[in-house]
Amino acid sequence: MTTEIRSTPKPRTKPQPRPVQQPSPMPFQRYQPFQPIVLSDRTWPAKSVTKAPRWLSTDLRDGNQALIDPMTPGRKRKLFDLLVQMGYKEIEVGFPSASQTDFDFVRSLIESDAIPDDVTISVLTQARPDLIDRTAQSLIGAKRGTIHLYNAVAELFRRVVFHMDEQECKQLAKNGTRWVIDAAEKYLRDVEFGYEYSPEIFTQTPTEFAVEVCNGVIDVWQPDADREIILNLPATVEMSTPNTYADQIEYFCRNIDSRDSVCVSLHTHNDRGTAVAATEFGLMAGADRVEGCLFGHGERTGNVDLVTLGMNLYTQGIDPKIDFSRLDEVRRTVEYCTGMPVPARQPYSGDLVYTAFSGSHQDAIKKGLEDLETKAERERVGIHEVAWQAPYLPVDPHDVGRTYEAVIRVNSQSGKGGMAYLMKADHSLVLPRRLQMEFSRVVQQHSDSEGGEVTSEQLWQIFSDEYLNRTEPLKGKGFTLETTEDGRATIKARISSHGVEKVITGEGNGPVSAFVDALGNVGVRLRVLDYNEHALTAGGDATAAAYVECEIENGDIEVHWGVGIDPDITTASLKAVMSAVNRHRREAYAVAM
Ligand SMILES: CC(=O)SCCNC(=O)CCNC(=O)[C@H](O)C(C)(C)COP(=O)(O)OP(=O)(O)OC[C@H]1O[C@@H](n2cnc3c(N)ncnc32)[C@H](O)[C@@H]1OP(=O)(O)O
Ligand SMILES: CC(C)C(=O)C(=O)O
Repeated sequence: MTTEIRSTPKPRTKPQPRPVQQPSPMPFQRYQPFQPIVLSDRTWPAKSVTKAPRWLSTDLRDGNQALIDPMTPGRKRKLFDLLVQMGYKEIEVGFPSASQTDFDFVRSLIESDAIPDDVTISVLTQARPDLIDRTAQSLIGAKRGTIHLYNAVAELFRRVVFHMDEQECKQLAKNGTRWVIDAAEKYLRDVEFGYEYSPEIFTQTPTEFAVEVCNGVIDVWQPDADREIILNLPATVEMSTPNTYADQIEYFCRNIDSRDSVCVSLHTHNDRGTAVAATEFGLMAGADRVEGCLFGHGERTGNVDLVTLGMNLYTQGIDPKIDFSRLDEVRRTVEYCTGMPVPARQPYSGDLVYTAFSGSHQDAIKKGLEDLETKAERERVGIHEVAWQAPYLPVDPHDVGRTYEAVIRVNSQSGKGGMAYLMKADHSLVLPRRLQMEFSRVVQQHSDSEGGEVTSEQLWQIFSDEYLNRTEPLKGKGFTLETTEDGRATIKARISSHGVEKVITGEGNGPVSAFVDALGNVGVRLRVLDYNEHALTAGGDATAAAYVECEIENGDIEVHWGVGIDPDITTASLKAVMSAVNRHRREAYAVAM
């Protein structure tokens, strides 16, 4: 129970001035703030995402074009198969007009029947007739295929890269669309054909103009209920806070023609580190589809991470429609294919994201897992079937194919909870609370002096050295026990005390108290304060663990825990008593010889 502290007089401590940050030496004045779009009647902030969007993986295109070593055809194929297995139904497989290798890869997918009937592949091209022609040829024979055309519409790009005014730029988008239709009619009459257009650098373009260009493209493509157009709105370079992107998307959705035949698609990059937030806000603002890469591969800081987005839905109880249940396997495949490691703190998939080192986190996680166990028992279901709620763990590691092994790891920041968790999970020892506190100090001393992590094996070694392996000054050599009907026990034990063998005898109301009495024969005076025992393994040959907390008297009184492990529970408890005595400073008591 917490005692209520009544209001106290103002503390008489010395006031602390508020810290003042000093100007940085960097030339920040060279940069201009982004201009937010004016949309005062925005509705997206009050919305939430309630279902999975359509997903497109661009791992094999945007992801691949940003790799130090672009993937070999073999690696691309491995990644393609993985994406299919995970459930992606739209996969951008390359830029076939870029190189023979890219072209051949698309051909190989089609010719080897690698594309399931419900999967649409798409290919990217610039708005140039020769490139579009080649791109269309790459799709011949596919069941379903999409050509994705882009041109930059932002002022900076028009001025610096293309030397075009707004109308020329819009005309290029319309012409490009026409060239795509012509090429598709020429080569792809048997293909269930789709079209995607991206006004590149959408986020740096006045949104009204982006809408105007896209409406021009719509005029050419003439979408209807059976012939949608995908309008993909790239944050090619992320330049603003995510709410601005959402405003742009809401404005676009409200003002684009033929909205019912338009699939509004998001394509975010992570330059400011907020691609996930921007995408989620964009979905709230009305978008239908998301493009990204597994683990956020892609140009510069990467495309939005499809794993994070999908798992963010999952942890809200929404089916992402993608299978993340073997996330480590997915990660290994992607690492192999891209040659790039996934960082240890990558959301949901990094090595350390389900691991707590710090004491208070470990304590809460341990209690949370115990609470889930209790809930599961009460509901008579498995622990992985109960509604998930655990402190510090937004998702059950088991659901993404992890075990609880790595959930708690011990170092100098850890407390008793974490170490008790490992002792139970890995070594089946359920340490009583005060023993946890005592052992935690022992572990702390070790990690303070050695530094670094204490692995589960090291933890066991420290525990064994401290509690189980001490044979000085006392070592048991066997005992006989007689008990009467009323529970009185008489013990005759052979022990080695300071290397000298002795037979000691004692009586008590149980084996432990009889043994404690017998230890008086060699001058050890102790009182048992607490006793716990449990089986370590199930079945007839079960091994038992016993824990005793002893008050040991030798001038001063000291309290020590002792632990004994033995197939026989009585032997385990006597070993536990000797463990406590042996842990007591051996010179601290006189041993009667
Ligand atoms: C944001 C993105 O991720 S877009 C995708 C980017 N991906 C890639 O570029 C990978 C594949 N690309 C390539 O291999 C090459 O760029 C190719 C083969 C497509 C074209 O190569 P090249 O013909 O040598 O042209 P290069 O790449 O240097 O292109 C620049 C030219 O294309 C023009 N261009 C660039 N983008 C587009 C576009 N979307 N539509 C039309 N023209 C374009 C430029 O204005 C420039 O024209 P200029 O030579 O008259 O100044
Ligand atoms: C081609 C487009 C969609 C692109 O990759 C980007 O703008 O980032």
